[in-house]
Amino acid sequence: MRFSVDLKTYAYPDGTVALSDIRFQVARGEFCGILGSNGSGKTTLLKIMDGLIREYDGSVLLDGRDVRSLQPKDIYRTVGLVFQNPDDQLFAHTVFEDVAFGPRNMGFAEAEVKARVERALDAVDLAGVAAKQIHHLSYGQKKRACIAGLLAMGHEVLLMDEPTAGLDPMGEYRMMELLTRLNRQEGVTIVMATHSVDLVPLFLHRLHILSRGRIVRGGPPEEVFTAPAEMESVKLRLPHIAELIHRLKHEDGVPFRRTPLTIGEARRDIMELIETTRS
Ligand SMILES: Nc1ncnc2c1ncn2[C@@H]1O[C@H](COP(=O)(O)OP(=O)(O)OP(=O)(O)O)[C@@H](O)[C@H]1O
Repeated sequence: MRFSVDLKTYAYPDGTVALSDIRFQVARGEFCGILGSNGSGKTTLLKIMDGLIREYDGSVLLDGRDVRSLQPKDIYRTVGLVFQNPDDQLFAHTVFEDVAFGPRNMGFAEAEVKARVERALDAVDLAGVAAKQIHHLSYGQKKRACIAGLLAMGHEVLLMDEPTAGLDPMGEYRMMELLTRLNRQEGVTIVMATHSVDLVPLFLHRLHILSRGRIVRGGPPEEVFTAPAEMESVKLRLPHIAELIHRLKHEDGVPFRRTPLTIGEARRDIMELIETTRS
């Protein structure tokens, strides 16, 4: 599976130009992020990649085939979009029924449906709540139930719209760990829209920064997170720990060799500096 996005422009029917000059690729097995502030175009881009929006200038290829030439059912066998708000996605009475909907629709026998639902609920740590009513789930559980619904269909690619939005700090971390597990162990390719600058350097291989509908930078986190002023110009910021080290380096003259992006990296660099000062 490979996505090649080469989008010249997309405007909503009311004339709002949401995206322009977007070019990037997603290879099989990647876990990449579309990082952008509110209104930068993340949701629109994911909807285009999922074939929900089709009237644009340019092309989005899935394994070399234009997604607009594919039947929705062919796209949805490979690619699943997880909406930002789980209430836009979940619709059945119980968790089991909701997760079973996709595989049933794909024509699997009931025993296979049951096995798929159990595997998917297990993968998202919801095995104990299969019989529960959807509206009794917590927000975080609803988000995981949405992912289970797509896993049960066997998607190779998950497009995730703000998967950590609305979760508490531990919930955010657990969600990122879940996605990392799906990516590493199940081989699911993940494209995630987010503005969680503190989380992404810990988990993502590659980022594309989206600003006012354009991709302005792309690459591994250490290349994409640049100086604070550049991040502010795209209405984002450096991770807090990077901001601290950047200020110590540039405003207080502490000789850090680089700007670490995570607490683990910062800790190593601080210890290295202490050792150098001692010797
Ligand atoms: N149905 C619509 N009709 C007209 N304009 C729209 C529509 N949906 C989104 N837009 C506009 O398109 C632009 C991009 O919106 P989009 O929802 O893709 O951004 P986003 O990065 O996902 O934002 P957020 O982080 O707030 O969810 C915004 O200017 C928005 O107002």
